[in-house]
Amino acid sequence: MLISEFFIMVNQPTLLSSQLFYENRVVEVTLNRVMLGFWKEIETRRKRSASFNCISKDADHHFLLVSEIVGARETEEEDQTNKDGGRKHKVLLYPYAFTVSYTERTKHHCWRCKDIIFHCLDEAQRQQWVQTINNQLSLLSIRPKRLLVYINPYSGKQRGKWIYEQRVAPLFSRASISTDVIVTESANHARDHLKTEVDLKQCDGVVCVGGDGMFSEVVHGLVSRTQSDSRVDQNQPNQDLVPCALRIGIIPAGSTDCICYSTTGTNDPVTSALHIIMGDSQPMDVCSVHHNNTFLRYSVSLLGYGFYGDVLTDSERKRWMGPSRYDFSGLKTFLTHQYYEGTVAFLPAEDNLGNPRDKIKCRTGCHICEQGANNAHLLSGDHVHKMAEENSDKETSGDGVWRVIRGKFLAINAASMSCACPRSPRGLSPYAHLADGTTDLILVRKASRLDFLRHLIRHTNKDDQFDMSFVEVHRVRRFRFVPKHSSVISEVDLSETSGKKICNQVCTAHPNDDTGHSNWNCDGEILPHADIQVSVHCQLIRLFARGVERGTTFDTYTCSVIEGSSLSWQA
Ligand SMILES: CCCCCCCCCCCCC/C=C/[C@@H](O)[C@H](COP(=O)(O)O)NC(C)=O
Ligand SMILES: Nc1ncnc2c1ncn2[C@@H]1O[C@H](COP(=O)(O)OP(=O)(O)O)[C@@H](O)[C@H]1O
Ligand SMILES: [Ca+2]
Repeated sequence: MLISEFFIMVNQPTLLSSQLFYENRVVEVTLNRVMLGFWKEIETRRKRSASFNCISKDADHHFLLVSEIVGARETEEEDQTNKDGGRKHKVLLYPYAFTVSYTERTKHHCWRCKDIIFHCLDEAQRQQWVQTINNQLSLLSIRPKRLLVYINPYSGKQRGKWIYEQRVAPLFSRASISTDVIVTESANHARDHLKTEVDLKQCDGVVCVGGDGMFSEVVHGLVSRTQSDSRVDQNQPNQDLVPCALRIGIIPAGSTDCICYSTTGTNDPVTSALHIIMGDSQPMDVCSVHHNNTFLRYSVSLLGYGFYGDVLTDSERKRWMGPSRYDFSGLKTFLTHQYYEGTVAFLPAEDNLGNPRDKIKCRTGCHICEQGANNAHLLSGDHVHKMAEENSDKETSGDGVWRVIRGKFLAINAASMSCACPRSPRGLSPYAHLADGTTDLILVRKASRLDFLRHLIRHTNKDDQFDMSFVEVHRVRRFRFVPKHSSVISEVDLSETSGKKICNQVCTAHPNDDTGHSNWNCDGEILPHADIQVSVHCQLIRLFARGVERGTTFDTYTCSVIEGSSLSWQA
């Protein structure tokens, strides 16, 4: 935080100010629109270590940002007991306690909910404090008040229900969030419920408790519902889709939890719950996958043919093994060492969106994602049409030149985000972006087992998995794959159709010839077709997350600024 921002913060008009008892001393506590702060020790002067992480470490002044407060509540009698004789005396003078819960950043992007207890002189003062703090929180319009929660009881190690009830629900209740909880009874229960039954106006967000498959169900439900409510046809591969109004929260309880890990930096249920409570918002790209102009599925993380498709196909038969099914099937697939022949055609992304090896990581407030949203706006149907009308003699389509690559591949992966997860902390494409409107297309050509093993191991350490002669990677907006013996891309036709250039692949089908095909792993679901067309839809959905924050915590850079200054708080 800049010192000027700190000045603005402390100079806000005061909403409430009292002398309250806190730990071993009486302090002046003040609330304004942006912070709850106290310093000016009235009685004891005792240096203490850091109390809250978003607060100065100096005993004289502490503050909590209102935006990081979870809620305030009156505290029960038993919470006030303490063994410190001197303190007990003070507690008797200030017997009415209330607790303010707030978020604290700990290691490795994990957040925790911490409590701070103040004591008041009388009941009226306590009620006034609790109400004023909670009223301020209710004015934060980005925070959800009503959530629809879907729990997959069979995700991961089958602990979704326990995780939600024990670790998440108590936090939602502290934040005065009301919930409608549905424990799913079968696959696609959540998807179909969202698609047809729910009154979306009755909630401020949807939460899924489970793995990437469960998140994918919620995405399908929400995106399809939004398109059908707006009469948009999902079967058109080049159709601009309507963004979803509701944000989605993920409470990780699955096997891979790649989407949660890549959007928060960790797979911790409490951290996710706190991001939901704070009302964070992280836009995300969604790929639509089509086969012969028929909509198949959406994908937000990995579309993998060859290695990852085969791992998934094999692991589905071993669901009983839980998350370790992926290790078992991974080893088996690696030993099989199958390669697949086919043709990939892709539309490269614009140069201003960087490239998959530029070492620019997608972090909170990412500029590449911002640029991606600008580009997407310029390329959107409406805008292109308007430009076409205004400049009918100029190049108006955003479509560039398609590239075509034929070959034998061990794997073809499209990573729309880094796909970082506990198994691969940097991810399949460490510099891919969450919301730039592109996907990183990774082509792993036929290579020796040893080379492929070296490539795979690099997903788990710091080495560059793309720095190998048989691997190439491209940042793309759209792509198509056609397996050999099924159909061939015989022509890339860049003709103008309704004001927009499209890539029209002319294919010749070879029916009933399935030999030598893998399956696509589409965010953990097996796709029935090998020949697919993929388009990235920039920022189609939003998550209750803020992306991975940069290394340092708020604490380390605020405290030094505040401690080194001689600021006083204008009450
Ligand atoms: C020999 C060493 C090999 C190590 C390779 C490690 C690479 C791990 C990269 C994992 C990439 C994850 C991308 C996310 C995929 C999920 O959508 C999907 C489904 O996850 P879910 O079961 O729903 O949690 N999981 C998998 C493994 O396909
Ligand atoms: N009640 C249920 N019974 C069986 N399958 C379900 C249920 N609810 C959701 N599913 C399906 O379970 C699959 C795996 O869920 P997911 O939450 O991703 O767990 P995991 O990470 O362990 O794979 C998803 O495809 C989802 O559609
Ligand atoms: Ca992306």
